[in-house]
Amino acid sequence: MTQSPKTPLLDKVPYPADLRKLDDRDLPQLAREVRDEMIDAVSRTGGHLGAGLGVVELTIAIHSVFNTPEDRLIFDVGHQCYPHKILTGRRDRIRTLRQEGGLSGFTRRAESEYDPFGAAHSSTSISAGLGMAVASDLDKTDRRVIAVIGDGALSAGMAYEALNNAGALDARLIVILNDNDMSIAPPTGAMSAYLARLASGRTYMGFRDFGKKLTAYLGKNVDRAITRAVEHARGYVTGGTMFEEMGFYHIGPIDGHSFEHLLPVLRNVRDNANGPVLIHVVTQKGKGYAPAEAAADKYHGVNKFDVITGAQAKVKPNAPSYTSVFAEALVQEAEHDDKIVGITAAMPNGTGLDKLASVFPSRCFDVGIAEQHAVTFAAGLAAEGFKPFAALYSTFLQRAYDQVVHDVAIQGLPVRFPIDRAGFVGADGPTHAGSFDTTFLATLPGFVVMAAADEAELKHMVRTAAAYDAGPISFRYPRGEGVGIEMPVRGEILQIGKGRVVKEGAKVALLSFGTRLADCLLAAEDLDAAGLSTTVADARFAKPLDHDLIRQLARHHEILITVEEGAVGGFGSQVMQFLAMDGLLDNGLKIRSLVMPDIWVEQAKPEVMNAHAGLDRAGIVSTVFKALGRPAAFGVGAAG
Ligand SMILES: Cc1ncc(C[n+]2csc(CCOP(=O)(O)OP(=O)(O)O)c2C)c(N)n1
Ligand SMILES: CC(=O)[C@@H](O)[C@H](O)COP(=O)(O)O
Ligand SMILES: [Mg+2]
Repeated sequence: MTQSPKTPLLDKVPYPADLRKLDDRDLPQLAREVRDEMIDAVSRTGGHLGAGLGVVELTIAIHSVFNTPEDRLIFDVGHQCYPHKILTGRRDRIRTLRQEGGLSGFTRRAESEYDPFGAAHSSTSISAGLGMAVASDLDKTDRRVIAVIGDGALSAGMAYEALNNAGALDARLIVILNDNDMSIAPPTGAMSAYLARLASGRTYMGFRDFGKKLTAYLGKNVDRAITRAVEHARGYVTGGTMFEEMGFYHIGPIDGHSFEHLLPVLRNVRDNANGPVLIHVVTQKGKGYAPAEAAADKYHGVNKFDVITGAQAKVKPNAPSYTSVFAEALVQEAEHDDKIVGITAAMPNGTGLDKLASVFPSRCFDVGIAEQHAVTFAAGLAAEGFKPFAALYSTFLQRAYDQVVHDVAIQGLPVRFPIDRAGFVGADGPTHAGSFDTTFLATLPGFVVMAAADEAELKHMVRTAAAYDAGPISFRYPRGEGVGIEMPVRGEILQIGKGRVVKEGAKVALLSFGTRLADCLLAAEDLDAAGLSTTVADARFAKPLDHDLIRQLARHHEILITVEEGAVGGFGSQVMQFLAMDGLLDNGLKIRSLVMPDIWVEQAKPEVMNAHAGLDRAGIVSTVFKALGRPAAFGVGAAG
């Protein structure tokens, strides 16, 4: 499909209010057109495809039955929200998805009144929805709140905290479980097995007898106490579902692609539910697009692709990805040490631990979307003498911070934290940027905090972490490919707390933590050419800091600049604090700290994609000239 698809019906329904005027019999055609539009758009932008394809009918049915945006619709994770965006006044911008100034790839409050809650990290929808449902009750409105959560997202503890509270509050909350039996990878855990039994064991209710059953339960004139007693008794006889035991009325499973199932159920719930309801819909991830349906990952996340063949644009890497370097190095170390085990939270492919699992299946654990559990599970393994590598994306590690502090750091347990997607991540935007890990780890007593400057350094850090048993240790590395540096056969064990000088100079010192080292070396060329002899050093450690190296740089240079892909409070702050405490600021040393700009932590601002936003060659050079009070015009070719 080279030109935009023909969508005569979709053209007439830019907003849900228009959609609600359609006859039910028009909805299957609308679904076909929404699918075509989404496939065409994502083929041009890349992004998340499979999940959205699986909820086209569900999204249409919800907007058809409920009075959105007055009724609140929350999508969990939000990666499946493209049909929702197409149907809520954003179709004209859908081809700006995940680009600077364009639509977010997830739901976002700042973007639309139809996005009552921002997402991107999973398993938040029921909690947020419950908050809104209680608000609606307190405000005495008859507003409905619908939370759509996937089976993968239901593996996170936060979802149970919310279900537990919702059942107790007897809140008017509608949870729609979108069960496609997929996470990013096939789902793991007992919950997914349970859902599979529910989806297979309980035959799809014919909506007729279901309608009778539902009205009997939900009918306004029926005393809920009696009904609940009856239901409870039925539960003893036929075994209520887990959700019913938690106080929800559990409806389903129903076919999430059938308007004959969806519409009467949603209308009945809309008109009669006065307590928490969970509607279990069964869908297919990638539905309606053969290449996605056939793919193992159901085209969860795709590059730009050819609509006809489904072939994705090959992004030809110049160097191995950091993820693959980590994975291969970990397998190599695991071959030398059978105490090494790997743990992922539903991201086996994204973290590269699928490689460890293929070689050592009994030593690799996918715990589901459960980062908090992953960290404390690793702590338990470490307590018994194993060497757990809990591989988590920086942004998702945020969810497990108390487990890092309370279960790992305070106990000094030697858990290893490979932190992938550290720093800028590009199109996923601020919700996925690895901004804070250095800040929240380098403040912890006893933690060793490293950052790889390139892929060779990453290999050294895997070896170093494997050998380090004195306490917790982390090493961060970015999304994407390395710099193509020559690789050692095996990593070396680094001396803990020691950095390295990579280039000697005399006036300006650039102290890099992580992969900005390459840009520091390029900036040094420009600065040398401008007569500003520049030293470049790789800190390697944010904790423990290399005090000797910092003293040497502070005493023998006029300017010291720290550079990192992280937020304020990280490496640069650690260095500043040391300089101040050591009295090294007294001799007029000019200090600058280059960090990720706040844009990455303020969801309200348009997302700046794929930019290093001042942490590049040009940004470093201009920072030096500003510090010297020299106008940039004197700057040499500071092109990136
Ligand atoms: C806290 C957190 N951990 C991991 C992820 C990465 N992630 C995004 S979508 C996804 C799978 C979600 O599965 P499910 O909820 O079933 O949705 P589906 O893609 O099947 O529609 C994961 C693990 C995330 N967004 N948030
Ligand atoms: C929606 C979600 O959270 C994941 O799909 C994430 O977008 C994956 O990120 P990477 O593409 O960096 O693996
Ligand atoms: Mg799923």
